[in-house]
Amino acid sequence: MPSISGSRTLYDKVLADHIVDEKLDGTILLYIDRHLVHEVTSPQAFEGLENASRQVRRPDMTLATTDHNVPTKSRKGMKDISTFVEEEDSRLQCTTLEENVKKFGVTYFGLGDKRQGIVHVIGPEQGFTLPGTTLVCGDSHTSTHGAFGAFASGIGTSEVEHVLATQCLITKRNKNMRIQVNGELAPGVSSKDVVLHAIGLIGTAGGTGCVIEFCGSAIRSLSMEARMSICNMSIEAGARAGMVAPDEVTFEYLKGKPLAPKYPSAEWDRAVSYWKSLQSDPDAKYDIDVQIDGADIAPTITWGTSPEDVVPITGVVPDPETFSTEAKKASGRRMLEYMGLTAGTKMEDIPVDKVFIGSCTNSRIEDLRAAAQVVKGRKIAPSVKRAMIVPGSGLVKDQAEAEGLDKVFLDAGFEWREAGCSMCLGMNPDILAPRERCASTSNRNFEGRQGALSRTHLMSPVMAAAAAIVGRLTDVRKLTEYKTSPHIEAFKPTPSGKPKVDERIKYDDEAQEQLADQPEDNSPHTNTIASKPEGSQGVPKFEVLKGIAAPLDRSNVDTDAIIPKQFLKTIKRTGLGSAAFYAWRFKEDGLPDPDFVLNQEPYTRSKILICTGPNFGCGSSREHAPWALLDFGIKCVIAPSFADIFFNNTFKNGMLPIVVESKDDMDKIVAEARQGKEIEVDLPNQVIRDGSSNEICKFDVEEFRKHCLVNGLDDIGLTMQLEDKICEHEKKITRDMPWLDGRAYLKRKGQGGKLAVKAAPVPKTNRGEVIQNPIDW
Ligand SMILES: CC(C)[C@H](C(=O)O)[C@@H](O)C(=O)O
Ligand code: SF4
Repeated sequence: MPSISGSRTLYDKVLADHIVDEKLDGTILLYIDRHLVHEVTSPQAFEGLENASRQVRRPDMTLATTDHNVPTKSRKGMKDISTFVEEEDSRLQCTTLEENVKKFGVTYFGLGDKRQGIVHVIGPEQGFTLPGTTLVCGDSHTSTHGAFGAFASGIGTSEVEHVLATQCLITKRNKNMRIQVNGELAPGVSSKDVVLHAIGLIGTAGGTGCVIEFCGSAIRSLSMEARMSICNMSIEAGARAGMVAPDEVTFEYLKGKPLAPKYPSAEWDRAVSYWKSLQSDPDAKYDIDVQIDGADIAPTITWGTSPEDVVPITGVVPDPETFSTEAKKASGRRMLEYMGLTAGTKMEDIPVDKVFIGSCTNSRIEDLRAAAQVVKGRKIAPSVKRAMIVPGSGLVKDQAEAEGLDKVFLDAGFEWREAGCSMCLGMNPDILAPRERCASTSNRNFEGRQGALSRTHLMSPVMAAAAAIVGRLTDVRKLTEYKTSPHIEAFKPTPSGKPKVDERIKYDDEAQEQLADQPEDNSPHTNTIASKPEGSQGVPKFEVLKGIAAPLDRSNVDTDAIIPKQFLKTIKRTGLGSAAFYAWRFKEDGLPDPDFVLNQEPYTRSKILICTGPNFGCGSSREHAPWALLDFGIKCVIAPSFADIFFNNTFKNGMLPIVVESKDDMDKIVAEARQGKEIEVDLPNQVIRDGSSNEICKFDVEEFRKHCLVNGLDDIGLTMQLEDKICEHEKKITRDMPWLDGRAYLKRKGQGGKLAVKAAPVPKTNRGEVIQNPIDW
């Protein structure tokens, strides 16, 4: 919470500058300056817009690319995406995005464009990501962009639609958490080690409900790319966002980026003076404060199936029998079995089958330079079946080739691929075979993440490079002598005396005009027309739900488990029920696993899911997770705690997530569920009852969310009622922060903010009935 004394954190300041409206219950309508879009989480959002005859409100603040599904094979001779992408479902998502960007006039970097790449690599690279902005994307690793001092957060597809239509997001204030890393990083220790170490300390739910500010001398000493790797994984710590206050390192990085304010110019100076004001005040208060001594961090690596399962590379596989609770012991045993590991094995004795250097965490030029330094003059171990380098964008690839890094990797036996998400989650053909073990620079080691039954160990680029050379998990310090952190070395100026990193992007008007290629439409797009009755559906109503409740004894249930990646390749919201918990519900031979609760009677008919462990729905922002549960028949999930994005996404689909913290209450609910009895969830009265309608416990729900659920409201329609306030905010941007108008690539110079104010739309229920007395909105 912002401190009472009036002192504010970096997050408080950025938030305050973007509030369009704030309700007494704390619900905030937040203006969004930057919206990144990719092919997986946008088709349903564009469809929603189309059905409701809505437009993209600010195409100039929206940037799209394809990244998750794209093949990383050579693009030589590629004609177009529809002949290049072989898998039908992947192709459909890619071509759907291409149709949508044309239809809605959104700037798009397609496969033939050097600027194509992973959304979280291209935003910063283009200067689309700027300090002090609010930035969203239908992707959980949007947290990456917080490295610039932006409030950057992943959202679900319903929220993508909301932002496309209104340029605003309905949200609430997060808590402030500070992770201070002081001192110097030891030689050979990367920023990836810093963030893995921090997640190991606070756990994957440690940052739930918080925005984490990373600060301290060790963070300050890092380059922008190294800071991005840290903020990237704040989602793995459960946080809503991660942030680093902008400083000279940030400004240097941004100079000359095509979409940043022109440098040098009066506008640049004005922007920098605003950006400098974004430091947290010295006496600002944090709800949670964590101190880490940089010198305590070793090259760090994961052993289990959650990013919190970390050990130093010098350590051994831990023994679950030493864990503090029965639940943790059980989950530890399960992880060792899944990972094919034995307690006590030295981490350095674990052989790897494949190596993946890439992903939005570690696919930037400095990552590749640092890895190449380890690889140079060596060969990958003969036992390694495949080692891949996947640059984060076409521009990173070009830069690496200009520096001869491709040759270093190819000579060593690595594959040199085209840009995309690739084996980070394997929505394209780059996947692991069952039980293959991978040294990976990505961010998630969940079960099945890199392919069904795949085994992932997360680590830094230099550690992954070392594993490729040795054929086992390896302490990189044995291969390369470091005097400092690998980042500092990778960021070192070239012999010519200039840093190499930014040379590829020079500011010139021509480059900026090229960005103006599309779209043609330069008129402001306001959504002031109320939806047609057959338009946007709103959410289904939720009042009282009575039904069978399935008990699930797991902690940290991630959305990859709720719906594995192969089922994300749909452009619809429906039909995912058969895929819910796919890897747990079905055995390798495709037959249902009789031990999984949803395969047992009466739970095949469950309307409620009770998860006894905390942090349900962690990981990816995929709204396919609630869609799959809903399609299965589950409308309510009860758990001790939830991950933020999943929690939000359920409400947007007319589902109710209920937090039951009390162990006593949870035990009573679970006891009913285990007997196969029905449970009653009464939202208007906020009560859970047993099958005979006796109260078990009460529960909390935010007023605004309850109101929308009980009435089945379309919250886009509600937000559109605030058109006047949104326009006011846009005028303020044009006046005070003109560099945010995005006119550089839309030939809309000077037009931002002159948006017509028309009558507010009429809020409607999902059945098209007019709401007579909507709560404020
Ligand atoms: C597809 C997308 C929703 C997802 C995410 O939100 O993280 C993906 O990027 C991932 O890494 O799992
Ligand atoms: S985490 Fe992986 S799949 Fe998700 S955006 Fe990053 S690179 Fe792509």
